[in-house]
Amino acid sequence: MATSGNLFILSAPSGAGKSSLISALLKQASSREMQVSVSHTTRQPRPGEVDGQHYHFVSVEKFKQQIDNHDFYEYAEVFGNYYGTSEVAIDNQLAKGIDVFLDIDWQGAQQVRMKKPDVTTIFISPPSRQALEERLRSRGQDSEEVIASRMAQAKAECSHYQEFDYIIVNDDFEQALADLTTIVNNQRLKRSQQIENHQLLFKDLLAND
Ligand SMILES: Nc1nc2c(ncn2[C@@H]2O[C@H](COP(=O)(O)OP(=O)(O)O)[C@@H](O)[C@H]2O)c(=O)[nH]1
Ligand SMILES: Nc1ncnc2c1ncn2[C@@H]1O[C@H](COP(=O)(O)OP(=O)(O)O)[C@@H](O)[C@H]1O
Repeated sequence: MATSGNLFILSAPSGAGKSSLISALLKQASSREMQVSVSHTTRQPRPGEVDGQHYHFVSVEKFKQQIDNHDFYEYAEVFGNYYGTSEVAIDNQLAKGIDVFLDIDWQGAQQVRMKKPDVTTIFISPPSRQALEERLRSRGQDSEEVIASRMAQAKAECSHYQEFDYIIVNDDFEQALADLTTIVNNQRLKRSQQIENHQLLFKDLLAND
């Protein structure tokens, strides 16, 4: 059996640059190596968002049915909408040896840690409050009222930073991407992840003369 893929969680206050970092990371690799998990959500799609690609957009009724069916690895309410990660989808990807990235909030991260203690968790931080606010504004996606509520929510998300294995401060984007790549490579180089790959090598090295 192939070595199972690694599971990574990236959490951050909205606007810190989590989606940009994951998408840049995935661009460097093939989908046989890394994939981002597509969550289910009850929020409305934004212009340009594609069902099944950015999210699986479902009704509240359907989401509640999925909770009852135990379909979710984790789920949480964020900004008044439900978000959840499909258990079957994740397990299938990991079983194929694919590294899977979950872009989820701190509540989801807590639930996954309980189920899968070997998950690698990464907190993406903005370089300052002011930078975060500017990024939210520059994205041109939210009204001033929504930005104010996201800033309040950001404080709640940031208050959990100590629960994460790694912290990346996304100031210079290329540096943050390099840091993320280092964490992913570090995980892949662990002995437990390499046993299958190097069986023959160590058989050879340990052979009797
Ligand atoms: N717990 C949990 N959180 C999720 C999931 N999918 C997305 N989120 C989080 O929900 C929050 C809102 O996401 P979104 O509606 O895409 O808005 P964004 O803040 O602009 O990225 C972000 O903090 C995401 O990390 C999920 O499946 N589970
Ligand atoms: N290091 C950075 N410096 C400046 N702007 C950035 C940086 N990283 C991301 N951004 C910009 O900040 C905005 C929010 O990024 P996004 O990836 O959508 O955040 P999130 O997924 O965390 O909500 C986007 O307009 C993005 O281009």
